[in-house]
Amino acid sequence: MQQASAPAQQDIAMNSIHFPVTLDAGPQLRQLADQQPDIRPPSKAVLWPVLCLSIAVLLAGFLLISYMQTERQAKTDLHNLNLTLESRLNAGLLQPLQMQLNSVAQMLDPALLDKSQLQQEQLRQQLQNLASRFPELPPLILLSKYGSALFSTAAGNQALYFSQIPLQIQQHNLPGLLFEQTADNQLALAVPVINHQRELTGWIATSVPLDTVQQLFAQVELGKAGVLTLRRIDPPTTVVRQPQLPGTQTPSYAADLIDQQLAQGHNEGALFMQSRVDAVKRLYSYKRVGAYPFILVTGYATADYLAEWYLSSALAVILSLLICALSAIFSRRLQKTRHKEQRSARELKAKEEYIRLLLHSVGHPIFGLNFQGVCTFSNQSCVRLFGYTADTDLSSTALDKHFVDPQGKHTDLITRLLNQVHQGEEFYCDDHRFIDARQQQIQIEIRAYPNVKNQQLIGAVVTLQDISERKDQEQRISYMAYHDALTGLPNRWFLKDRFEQLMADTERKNGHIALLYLDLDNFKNINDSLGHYAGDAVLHAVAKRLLSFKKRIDTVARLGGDEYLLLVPMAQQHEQLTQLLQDIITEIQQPLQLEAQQVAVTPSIGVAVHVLHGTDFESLLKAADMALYKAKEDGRNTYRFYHNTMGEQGLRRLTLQTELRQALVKQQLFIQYQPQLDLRTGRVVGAEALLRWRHPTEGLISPAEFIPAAEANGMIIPISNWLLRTVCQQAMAWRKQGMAPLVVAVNCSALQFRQGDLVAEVTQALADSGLPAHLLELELTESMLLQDSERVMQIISRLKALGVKLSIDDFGTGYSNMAYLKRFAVDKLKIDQSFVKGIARNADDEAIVQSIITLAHSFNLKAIAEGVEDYATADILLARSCDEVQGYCYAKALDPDAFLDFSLSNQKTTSQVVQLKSGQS
Ligand SMILES: Nc1nc2c(ncn2[C@@H]2O[C@H](COP(=O)(O)O[C@H]3[C@@H](O)[C@H](n4cnc5c(=O)[nH]c(N)nc54)O[C@@H]3COP(=O)(O)O)[C@@H](O)[C@H]2O)c(=O)[nH]1
Repeated sequence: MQQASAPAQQDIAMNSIHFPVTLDAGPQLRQLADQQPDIRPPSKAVLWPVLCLSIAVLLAGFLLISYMQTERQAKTDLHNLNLTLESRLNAGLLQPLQMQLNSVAQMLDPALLDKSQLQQEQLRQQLQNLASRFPELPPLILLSKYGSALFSTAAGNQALYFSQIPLQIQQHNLPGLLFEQTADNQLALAVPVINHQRELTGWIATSVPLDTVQQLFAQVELGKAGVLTLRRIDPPTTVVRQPQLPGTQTPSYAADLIDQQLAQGHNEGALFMQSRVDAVKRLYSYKRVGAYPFILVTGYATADYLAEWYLSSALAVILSLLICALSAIFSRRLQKTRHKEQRSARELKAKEEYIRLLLHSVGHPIFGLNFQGVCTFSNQSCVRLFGYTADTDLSSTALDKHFVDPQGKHTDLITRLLNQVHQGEEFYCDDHRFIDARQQQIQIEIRAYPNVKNQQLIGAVVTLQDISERKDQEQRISYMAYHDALTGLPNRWFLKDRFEQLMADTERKNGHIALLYLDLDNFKNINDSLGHYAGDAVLHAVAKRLLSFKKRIDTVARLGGDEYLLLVPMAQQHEQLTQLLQDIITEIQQPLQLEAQQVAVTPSIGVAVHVLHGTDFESLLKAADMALYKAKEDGRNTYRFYHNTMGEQGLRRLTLQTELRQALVKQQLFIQYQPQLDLRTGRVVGAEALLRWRHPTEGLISPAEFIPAAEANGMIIPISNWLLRTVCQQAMAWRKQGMAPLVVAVNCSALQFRQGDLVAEVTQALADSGLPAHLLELELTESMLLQDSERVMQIISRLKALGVKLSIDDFGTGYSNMAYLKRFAVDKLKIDQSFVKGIARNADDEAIVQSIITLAHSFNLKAIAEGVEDYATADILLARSCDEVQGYCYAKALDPDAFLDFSLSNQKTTSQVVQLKSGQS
């Protein structure tokens, strides 16, 4: 595997989040954060207003400049127009006229105009001649010195009046050119005729129509509201105006700004003014026409010459606004995008930080690999697991050396892992060991996932988990699942597996397998009397003894409690198997030394043989169980082979258990009462309640048969509770029917002590019936008192506190531990009928009965003998000071009514006997 030099940084994609991480991811993350879109200061946000302001300033500047240009252009245009028009009027009209008139005046003989010698015909002739020499000239008019018309070259005499002539005559200077505007819209000119003595002798005049000027002006384009005026300076009058004013008058007016300028010697110029004629605001340009008393005034209405400027300005403003709006939108979008980018950057940073934290806070070691097998990143747990210092760079470490197989051999695990991930598959392995840098070995689980970045497989993300503890646990669990915790022997499931293995084998060899079901006889008594610790020691010892047969037994298993299963392959003969069974019994029944105590246990064994008694494990086990039952039935400490009839017995037990559930509901259970009598008086002092089951098809079933079944399926608890309540109510009913108070005894089941709430049930039954507590007696067995002494002690104390009586049933059959007689303060010992029955014939039984009576009396208890079947026995018991008796000799168990009759008649008889006895005495 190639070991590359440490990559500065590699990308890792985890759950589609890509980020660069190395051994110490911090610097890379910081670097990454720096590479993120810069988060600009808020000044960027005002970019567009600045832009807009700039546009506004530029626009204003542009508009101002273009305004000034427009204005300048207008002025220039007006000025040029003035120049052109002035040239046309001056050089084109007035100057030629003046010159030609002057020529005529000079050529005219002034002597002819001398008044004294006025020679009219000659003058006319001369004037005609002169006029013909100047054909361009309009008709000429010769005026006298004082302005009166003398001759005209036009047809008919024409009169022209020059208002200034009188003024000229008064002046001593030689007069000059005169102008007069005529009523028929003519401009008349007059030049003086001077004689040789430099005296004024007359005037040569002509006139030109002003319409020509008007037409000239009309050709000039000055916009909608432009104006063109030819004005006379002195007096200030309008000569020609384009457009023409309504009417024909040529208004004279007071000097305006232009006249003021002229007065100041400015013969041309431009200025803004509001027209006094039409109130339009215009840019006016004026120019004096040569040296003549005329000025040309041209005016552009500002609205006209600025129209284009207005339009372009409006367009420019609209354009600017558009640009501003667009830039605002653009800027807003830009800002939004920037915000988004900033938020994304922040989120990215947060995610990276989160992932970094996650990566490092994950308990499991995680690292990345590229396809060269080089570690691209790792978390702190990983570095710790490898046993390196926190700053170790795993990218330069050969990882393969850390992985070995269960045998300690180095493997190509990393290569296999990468190959699988390269296929896009996940990799899993939990059978490898991991060796850290300190050579410590642990069992690991390794998982690898494809690391995808930008839809490209770039390597693997690998997780490691220390599973040493889990594997140990699994082994422990597996061991526990197949072994018995107490003895360490295989359990039922182990045995089953083993049986199936053996079965295949023996079938091939045409052999058999025997399944031995072993149960210790009366083991419960050991547990109850000596305690669980002793019970466990016995179970251990039995296991050990069974294992001593391991050469002859394939497997010894413990099923639970005091039950063992043994598998015996039967290549051997039947005799050998029976010998083995006998040997096991002999071995087990050897006395066991438990600390200071010696105990003896005996086994009962049921045997079933494959395939004779079952083809599979379960059916074989069932058969062995039935055989065991039979061995128990046949007196214990023996073995029995399964027989077909056993199946029927087992089935009956099962049927009983099932039907018992319905028996209580269907009222098939009932109670009989057996009288208990005071032996000395013969008086009925009590009754033992005995349960009966009238089966719908089978008739009466003995409690000796169904009570164990009821205990086996737990039905004994509801049945006992029902019985307790019924008995209490019955006792009260009897009292109402005239029966003297007596004690009713009820048998208690061990299960009531263990699982039920006996005290509560008794309390309730007494409360419901009203029976005084001292008239109820609970019959307990020795084994009950030996169970869990603390708990039993509590129950007994609470029962005693209620006031109920307690007796110990079947006394003498158990361990007859005298300590509990003292501890539990019972009231009565009930001598087991097995001793009572033999009392007349068997000295041992008589001795036992006597000891029990003596024991009872020494503890201040009463003794009652049960199973008294004849008077001889009763006599012996009386002689032995037994207090009470119960048995067929007096009465069997009776129905409630029969018991009432028996009791009432007994009351009567005994009271007579008492009376008799008292009479005798
Ligand atoms: N937990 C409970 N156990 C109960 C209850 N009812 C009965 N039992 C137990 O069932 C066993 C069999 O009882 P049963 O068939 O009723 O036999 C009792 C008597 O009928 C019988 N007895 C009485 N006198 C004589 C006699 O002179 N000879 C003779 N052969 N038998 C006689 O003895 C049984 C009473 O035994 P004990 O309880 O030990 O006093 C039996 O173990 C019952 O205890 C129940 O409600 N709950």
